[in-house]
Amino acid sequence: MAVEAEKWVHMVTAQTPTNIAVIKYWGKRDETLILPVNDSISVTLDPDHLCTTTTVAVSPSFDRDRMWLNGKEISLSGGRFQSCLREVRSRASDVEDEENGIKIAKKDWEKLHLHIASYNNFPTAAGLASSAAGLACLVFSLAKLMNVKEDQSKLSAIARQGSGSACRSLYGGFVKWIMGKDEDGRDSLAVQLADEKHWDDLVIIIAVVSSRQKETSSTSGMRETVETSLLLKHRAKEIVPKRILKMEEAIKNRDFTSFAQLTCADSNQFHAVCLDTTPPIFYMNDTSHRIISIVEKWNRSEGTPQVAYTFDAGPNAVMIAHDRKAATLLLQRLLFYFPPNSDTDLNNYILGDKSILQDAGLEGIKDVEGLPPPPEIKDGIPSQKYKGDVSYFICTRPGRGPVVLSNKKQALLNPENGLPK
Ligand SMILES: Nc1ncnc2c1ncn2[C@@H]1O[C@H](COP(=O)(O)OP(=O)(O)OP(=O)(O)O)[C@@H](O)[C@H]1O
Ligand SMILES: C[C@@](O)(CCOP(=O)(O)OP(=O)(O)O)CC(=O)O
Repeated sequence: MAVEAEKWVHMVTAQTPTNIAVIKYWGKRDETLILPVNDSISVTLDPDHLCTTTTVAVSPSFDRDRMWLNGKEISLSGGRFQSCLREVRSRASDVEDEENGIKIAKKDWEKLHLHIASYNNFPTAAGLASSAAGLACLVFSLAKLMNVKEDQSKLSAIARQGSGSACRSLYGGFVKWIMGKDEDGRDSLAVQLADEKHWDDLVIIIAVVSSRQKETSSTSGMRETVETSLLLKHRAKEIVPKRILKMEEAIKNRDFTSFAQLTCADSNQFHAVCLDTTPPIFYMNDTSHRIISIVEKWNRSEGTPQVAYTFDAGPNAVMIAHDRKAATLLLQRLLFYFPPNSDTDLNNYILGDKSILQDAGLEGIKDVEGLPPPPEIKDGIPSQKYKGDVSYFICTRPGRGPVVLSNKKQALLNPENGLPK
């Protein structure tokens, strides 16, 4: 079929989750291929609450590759986008859409141009792993559009070239990014350790401390760490390999005590490595430090950890609670210390799975104002509150991997002309 003569638009829409590392990736041994200095492990977050949706379209009427992110056209000329497009294109197969009478031969993919529209349902570039969900969704949706036959792990090695942490968003549940040994990076890919149903008691609460764009991107921050930190060398060689084994065991056995200890220790070491960089990098702020103290104090008073915390390259706290009961008690504590501004509706302050509010007996601001101080606060020490220091909370859980959205209404591009709706 002479595709040039036709005016059809063929498209695929997919949805991909973000992930939060519990053993962190920080540092590359190869900047272009994005090969890390250590393995990492993450939990995939429920896409119902945090996800990227991407529509990719192909048509003989498109004269160049174009992309729109959150409604604004962005350039696709960057090396990372180009690597992902090139790698997926080189694996394309014949496509036949019988319903619409469209046939695309393998060789046609080199000449055909693409339109891509993507939307994140959470803040972009604010330390909530938008690049992870975004690049994973780009690779996954393109692979579906181009009928790429390779498995999810091979796709993860392509997504890795878009952003390292993106390779872990190709799977749901608990995921390991194996650093690999090969110089060409073919063995640096993600594997699923367990799916999201394996440990479905876990509840995740994210405190969005600031949704402003951060000062030091992960990419440049980790480059500076690799160049200047001796602590990173020790971490990558001596600490992480042992922690990875222990974390795999903790996940396999649903051993929350071990999971929480490893998660908190690894987050703290990642931020220590940032401090060990010249000049030092500060991603956490006073609110982040306060959240760590609140969780540490509560965990200590209970004797066993109830909640794990972890922070990426920004001040937002990701807290993983043992179960719903622990999540309810955590939310009560968080709202006691960080109540919303008086004019904020509680419904806009707690996003995602709001049912935890009911469990915590919190229907409105009045209930928040009436929360008693947590019992672990020592008598006689007045407890300070930090109204307005948290922008909002997101309640979520471990979630599934990427999916194709077959409902055409969810497409972000117009099926007639391939332009954003
Ligand atoms: N949906 C998307 N599709 C394609 N690219 C995206 C998408 N969302 C974000 N990106 C890319 O990722 C960049 C933001 O990445 P950055 O690492 O700065 O922030 P982040 O991923 O939100 O935070 P972090 O990785 O530190 O958790 C954007 O500027 C854009 O290039
Ligand atoms: C702190 C982290 O979130 C770092 C993520 O770094 P990126 O994957 O955003 O960096 P690039 O590979 O340069 O795109 C830890 C983690 O997700 O493992």
